[in-house]
Amino acid sequence: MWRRVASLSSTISSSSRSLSRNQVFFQAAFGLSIRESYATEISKPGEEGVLRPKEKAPFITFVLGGPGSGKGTQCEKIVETFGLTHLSAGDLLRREIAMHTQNGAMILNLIKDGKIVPSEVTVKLLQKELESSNSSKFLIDGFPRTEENRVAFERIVGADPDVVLFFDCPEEEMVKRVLNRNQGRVDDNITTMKKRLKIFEALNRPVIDYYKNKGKLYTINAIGTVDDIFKQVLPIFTPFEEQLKQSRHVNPKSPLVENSS
Ligand SMILES: Nc1ncnc2c1ncn2[C@@H]1O[C@H](COP(=O)(O)OP(=O)(O)O)[C@@H](O)[C@H]1O
Ligand SMILES: Nc1ccn([C@@H]2O[C@H](COP(=O)(O)OP(=O)(O)O)[C@@H](O)[C@H]2O)c(=O)n1
Ligand SMILES: [Mg+2]
Repeated sequence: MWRRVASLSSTISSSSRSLSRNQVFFQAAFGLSIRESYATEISKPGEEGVLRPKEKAPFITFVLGGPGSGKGTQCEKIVETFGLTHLSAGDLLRREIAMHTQNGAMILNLIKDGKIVPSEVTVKLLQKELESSNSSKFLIDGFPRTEENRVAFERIVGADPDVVLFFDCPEEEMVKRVLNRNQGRVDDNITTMKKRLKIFEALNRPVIDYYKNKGKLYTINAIGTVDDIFKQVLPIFTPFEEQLKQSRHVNPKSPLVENSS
């Protein structure tokens, strides 16, 4: 059976005048602030136009930690085990550089210098991926790196994370890992790394504290083998297993989405 995603403009118009069109779309399909979205059954005669609750909000995990703390490595394992869709803020920014987009040169200069790209740019890239994805469960890696990142995501995307992972790793271990990373990254050198560590301490700590106070932070000791560390990650997702299994694939931009029933 197939469903057609209906326009929600009439149901959310009064409360969403200040929202962007994209935000309304995202909220409509994933129900981020209304926590439910709606679809029109077109297959039942006589019920055309009837709006019914459909999708739950997407499941979002933010992945925090200093440079080289093992975020990307652990994300790969989480994806394998729980099927979340991995969105790396750093990878999205590097893609802009590789594609020589309008912001590419500016992003390259900031990354080379270990600085943070303006939140609006990063959040828009994430928003595009979230909106066009067929998934409804996401691992957002390397984001938010600052309070400004966090607030911009809330404002533009309108969603809160369900889980925030923090890979806690001593500086000397992070330096060692980054200098051995061998991925040809412009920021994997000792000069940039020192700047990145300073920026991490100054700007990421407040974000960590924010989620700690909200009871959403899971701190992981990031020293040990990849498998040892994953052993700490696994039980964090266990309580959400049913929710993650039920998360259906839906694309808010697609006119037709498959019904799970
Ligand atoms: N537990 C670990 N022990 C040793 N090296 C690791 C571990 N986890 C990851 N690495 C290596 O450290 C480097 C940085 O890991 P990565 O996952 O890219 O970190 P991040 O995304 O936090 O910068 C990579 O070369 C990776 O293979
Ligand atoms: N939210 C983000 C994420 C990354 N970045 C930039 O991208 C660089 C690389 O980020 P990354 O997440 O790939 O780095 P790692 O922590 O994986 O080493 C950062 O040092 C910043 O310059 C950013 O500005 N804002
Ligand atoms: Mg990474």
